[in-house]
Amino acid sequence: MAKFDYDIAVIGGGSAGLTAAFTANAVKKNVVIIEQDRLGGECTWTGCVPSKALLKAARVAYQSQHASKYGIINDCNIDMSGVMNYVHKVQEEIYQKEKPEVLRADGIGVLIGKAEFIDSHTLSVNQNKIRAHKIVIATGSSPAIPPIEGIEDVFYLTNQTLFGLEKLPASLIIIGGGPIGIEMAQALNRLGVEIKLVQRGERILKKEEPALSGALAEKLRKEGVELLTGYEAVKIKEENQLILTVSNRKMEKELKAEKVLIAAGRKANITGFNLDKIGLETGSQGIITDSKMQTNISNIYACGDVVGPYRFSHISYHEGITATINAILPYPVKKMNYDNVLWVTYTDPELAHLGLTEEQARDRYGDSIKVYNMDYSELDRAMTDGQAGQAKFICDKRGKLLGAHIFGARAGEIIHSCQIIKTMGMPFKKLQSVIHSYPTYSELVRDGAKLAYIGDWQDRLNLVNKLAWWK
Ligand SMILES: Cc1cc2nc3c(=O)[nH]c(=O)nc-3n(C[C@H](O)[C@H](O)[C@H](O)COP(=O)(O)OP(=O)(O)OC[C@H]3O[C@@H](n4cnc5c(N)ncnc54)[C@H](O)[C@@H]3O)c2cc1C
Ligand SMILES: NC(=O)c1ccc[n+]([C@@H]2O[C@H](COP(=O)([O-])OP(=O)(O)OC[C@H]3O[C@@H](n4cnc5c(N)ncnc54)[C@H](O)[C@@H]3O)[C@@H](O)[C@H]2O)c1
Repeated sequence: MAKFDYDIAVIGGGSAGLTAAFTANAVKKNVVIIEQDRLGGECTWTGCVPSKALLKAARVAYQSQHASKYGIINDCNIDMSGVMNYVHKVQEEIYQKEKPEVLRADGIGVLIGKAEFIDSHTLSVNQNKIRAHKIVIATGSSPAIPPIEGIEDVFYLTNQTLFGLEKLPASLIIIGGGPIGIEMAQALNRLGVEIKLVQRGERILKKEEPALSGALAEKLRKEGVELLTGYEAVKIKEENQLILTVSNRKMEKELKAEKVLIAAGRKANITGFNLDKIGLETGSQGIITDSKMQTNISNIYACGDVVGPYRFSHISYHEGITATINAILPYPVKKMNYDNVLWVTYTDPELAHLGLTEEQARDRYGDSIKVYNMDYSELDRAMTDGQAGQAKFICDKRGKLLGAHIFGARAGEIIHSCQIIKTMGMPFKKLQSVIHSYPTYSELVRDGAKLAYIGDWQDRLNLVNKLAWWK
């Protein structure tokens, strides 16, 4: 009998686990993926996919309601069950590519059941023991529930229950001004729900450039979202409707709504499957790994939300590849590099974030950094479409991009030319010589690069002038 049933066992069938299983299978390893619920994980069922589909429906409603700006007159009626049908149809379409039958046909073993460690090579699944040479943990994260007095006694929504609603409430309080809270505030408000959003910090989306998250806050307020920044949710009770007490330390307020959505951060899924029994190290973010995604137990790797701190599907994907390649090699060598992490908040318009903010860049590099600001009003395409927006590009003293931040139409797409130039380590100004089609939003990045190019020439001329004076 072979010593192991599988070369690799992957625990968790979300973005990270699926990538790990596909990667191992592509290099002909005998791999099994174990999922306690449905393959696809959070992204397909309770995260990216339903939230983006809901945002799309909300955008159609908003454009329809504001079509008179373009001379189009119509009646806009929102059929909420139709909207939810659309969301669920998209989820099913995406699931077609990740169903157990599809993976099995490809040669990947699939077990539906909860995996628990017996020892560092052995798992129990549905009372059966399976042994694997290497194990990749990709068990994801769950919504963190803040310590709000009375929260155990009321029904509240999280991302795990929101997309299962057939009917939307008339009013909703959202706790948390991070990406989940903000995306859902805009989507649901546009679909007719009265939204109050409570954010503990002084501003929403606290990781973003303040001017850009400020512009998004202004847009949301204009659309009718009530944003209460600087307030913490502290107490909740139910009296026909939900009554939430929020406090800014000086005063308290009561907010009332039909439902409450908690979007107050995440906690890694590290309990209930015997990590402590095998001595696997965990910390406040989740499972502790080195840069090769290897844990303190050498045959066990981890990836995705269970590791943190960047909890995104695209990061799960790259970590999943890194963990699996290292698990396959005799010695792990491939490192995960977080220098070029980027993300997009998919509001309308989008807010895209790459690398350092101006404040972070100044803290790290002092006043040698160069900052180039652009406005969508300089783009003919933004004019034809009636779109506003702004961008900031931050370079080091040699002209290499340290950060790019764009708030405006298609920001999530056009940020990728910044990402390519940054990842390739090329000076930002190089982009100004790349031919861009007219009229496109991408011209914004080219024109930002032109500012860097001109700035560079000015520096050289200043130097020449200085030298000439000295002579
Ligand atoms: C509302 C929302 C919107 C989001 N939007 C975006 C977005 O637009 N873009 C983006 O990049 N990211 C987005 N994210 C984040 C993204 O969804 C996650 O980063 C990503 O899904 C994490 O993938 P994962 O594989 O690590 O974990 P998960 O997808 O959570 O997968 C873990 C899987 O492991 C299973 N599991 C857990 N324990 C066990 C066990 N013991 N045995 C067997 N199975 C187990 C779970 O059932 C689950 O299916 C969003 C998140 C939310 C909540
Ligand atoms: N577009 C995207 O890529 C996207 C979209 C949604 C989610 N995500 C991922 O999911 C993760 C989780 O998102 P999130 O929005 O839940 O978390 P988050 O941690 O980014 O934001 C939660 C916010 O809630 C606030 N908060 C916590 N307790 C509070 C209280 N009692 N009262 C008031 N405010 C309180 C926190 O200060 C914080 O700003 C994100 O970090 C991201 O990785 C990504």
